[in-house]
Amino acid sequence: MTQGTILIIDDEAQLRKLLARLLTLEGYTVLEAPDARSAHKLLEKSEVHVILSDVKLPDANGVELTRQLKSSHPDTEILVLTAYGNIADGVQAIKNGAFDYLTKGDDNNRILPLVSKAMDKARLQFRVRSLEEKLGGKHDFSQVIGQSPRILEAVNLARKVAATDATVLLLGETGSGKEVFAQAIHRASARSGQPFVAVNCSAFGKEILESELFGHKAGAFTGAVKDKKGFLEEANNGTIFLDEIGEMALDLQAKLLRVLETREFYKVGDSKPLKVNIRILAATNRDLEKEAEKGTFRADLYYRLSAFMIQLPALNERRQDVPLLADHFLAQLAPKNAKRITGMTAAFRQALENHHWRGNIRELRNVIERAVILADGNELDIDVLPLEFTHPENDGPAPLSLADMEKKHITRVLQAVNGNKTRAAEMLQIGLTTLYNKIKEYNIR
Ligand SMILES: Nc1ncnc2c1ncn2[C@@H]1O[C@H](COP(=O)(O)OP(=O)(O)OP(=O)(O)O)[C@@H](O)[C@H]1O
Repeated sequence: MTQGTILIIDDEAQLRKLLARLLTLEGYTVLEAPDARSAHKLLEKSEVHVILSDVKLPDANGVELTRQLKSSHPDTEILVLTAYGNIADGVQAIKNGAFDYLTKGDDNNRILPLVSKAMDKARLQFRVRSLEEKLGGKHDFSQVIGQSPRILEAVNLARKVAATDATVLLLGETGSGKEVFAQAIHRASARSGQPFVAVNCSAFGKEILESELFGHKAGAFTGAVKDKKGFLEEANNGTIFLDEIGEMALDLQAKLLRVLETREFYKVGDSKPLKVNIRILAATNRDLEKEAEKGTFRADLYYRLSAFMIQLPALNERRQDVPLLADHFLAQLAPKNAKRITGMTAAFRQALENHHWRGNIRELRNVIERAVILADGNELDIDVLPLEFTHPENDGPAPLSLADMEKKHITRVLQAVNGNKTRAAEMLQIGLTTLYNKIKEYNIR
């Protein structure tokens, strides 16, 4: 295995060759360039860890070149070769970002350890970068599955606005991927290394939402024993995602408008305003424009939020993405549920394509997960689909009564979850009491 790649930039062929031979013997991969122009070309094509550059080049000054290269290739380390006795060049090169400098004519005892140190540092930097990209990749736009023109258009808009600090309002039905988009926008923005805080505005009562968002001072209300940071403060320097913003009470909307305008707010029970540096993303599945006309949502807040809107298509409007998404979820959920399932039958695919997806991608994901749990073989077939997916009217009279089918289905689900009734009720999307009643009614054991 190579010890890393080194690029030598020097117009003196003899010296270049000598250094190249020395470094090749040490196990490095060595590239050579006689001038800055050819060095740039090589850097476009290859990943270079360390550069050894002469100061006097035919088309550039190595000290100046260091500054340029460090800004275009921050992870690459540069060693500058100065003429004998010219310390000033070396010092300036370090100021410009060089790892160190060598004097032409230095012996191998100085060159090799220095190259090795620069190499260790550069390789570590390359490794950190690649891990960061892998981690970041979990959330960036590559995770937005879909090839339909409608979703590609939404991704395109989101990518463009991600680079700015603009407030974005994501519109779309429940389960259409608004949170997935919000995370992707954050990851693709300059704030990606900072917090992403998601708040579901419908999950809290009015007073609680206010103190969760803005935080409170100790003693602000009964039970407020200590000062508490709110979500806005937690998101400082990063992004806050306000999901289901249409559910927010009108007087809280007024306070939020102030945050949008000034990035300032008051903690509950505090008289000093707090300033934050945050980007605000919001989402709703309601028609806020209509609500603003009716007065159930503040018009001024709506205008602020709607400066940049992205409409996410419902799954029914992009049916061509159903097979892609189904394959994606199968690949993700089969290993998660310790199942070896390699595909789905044509009938299963057809049933997915014919279905009306009210719950959008979330519903599709749930259907695949349920199918994966119930499947016995290594292919998903229609017997593991919920009842509404099968069309008995097209296949002649159903062999079983509806009650028999229900009994059979509940029994199967209970088996699949080893009798865990809470989990079974979740999968069947019925209440626990209803499940107990049905177990009694059908005498399921
Ligand atoms: N384009 C996509 N590719 C892959 N998975 C997706 C995509 N969009 C959504 N999902 C998945 O679908 C589910 C629902 O997505 P998400 O929570 O983003 O929807 P939402 O619109 O925010 O829903 P709600 O309105 O209920 O908050 C999640 O499991 C998410 O990972």
